[in-house]
Amino acid sequence: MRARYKPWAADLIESHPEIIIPDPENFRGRWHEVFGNDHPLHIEAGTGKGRFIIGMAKANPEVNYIGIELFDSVIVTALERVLEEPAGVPNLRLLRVNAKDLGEYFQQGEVDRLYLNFSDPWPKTRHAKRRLTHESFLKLYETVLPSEGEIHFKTDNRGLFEYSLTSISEYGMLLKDVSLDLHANEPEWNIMTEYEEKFLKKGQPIYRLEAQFQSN
Ligand SMILES: C[S@@+](CC[C@H](N)C(=O)[O-])C[C@H]1O[C@@H](n2cnc3c(N)ncnc32)[C@H](O)[C@@H]1O
Repeated sequence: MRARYKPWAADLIESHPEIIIPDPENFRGRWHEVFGNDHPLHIEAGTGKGRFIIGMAKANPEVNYIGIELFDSVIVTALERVLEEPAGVPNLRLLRVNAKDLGEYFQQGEVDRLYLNFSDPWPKTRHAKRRLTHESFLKLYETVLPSEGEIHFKTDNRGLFEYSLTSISEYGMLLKDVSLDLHANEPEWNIMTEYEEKFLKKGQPIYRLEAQFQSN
């Protein structure tokens, strides 16, 4: 997701260090102190404008959430949405960082679940390593999740979904739940993302899977 350049975004982000944590490496292994409780921690890599992670945090106050996004111009919208919430969203924080550096911000087992929603498909074979379900990313996620931690993934992109099914199975993960049309029978717990709503309106099926790492 690219957004129009917003020259004011950096200043707004900087003025809310209580929401967009400016120095996340300092909290590696200590995120429970940031939230002030020992609730499970779920993160979303590529959180975009935050609709999903804010919705999840409001629906599940007993879980802590962190949304991770690469671009100021995108994450600033998530920040604005949090600021619009009358009671705030106390169980949510945002990080303006690259998901490829997750290991710098979380220690083994500190993240209880990882969400990937409508990740960039990188359709060219020579860009396969950039896909967030490439083997190298699965290896990275394994370093921050517990031994049987889970990844929950949604996409509209059939090519990326097929690639991810293969990549995840070849990595030795257990595929627990696979849907080729999530909205044919939408579960009541589903929280839509911006992209999900957009592609759903166009009549495209939404693919979803849950995958679990296996302890040896
Ligand atoms: C296609 S958008 C989907 C946004 C949102 N998850 C949704 O479903 O509406 C993908 C988002 O992932 C972000 N992104 C891509 N690679 C990333 C990375 N390595 N680390 C953090 N964010 C990333 C992009 O900037 C973009 O906002």
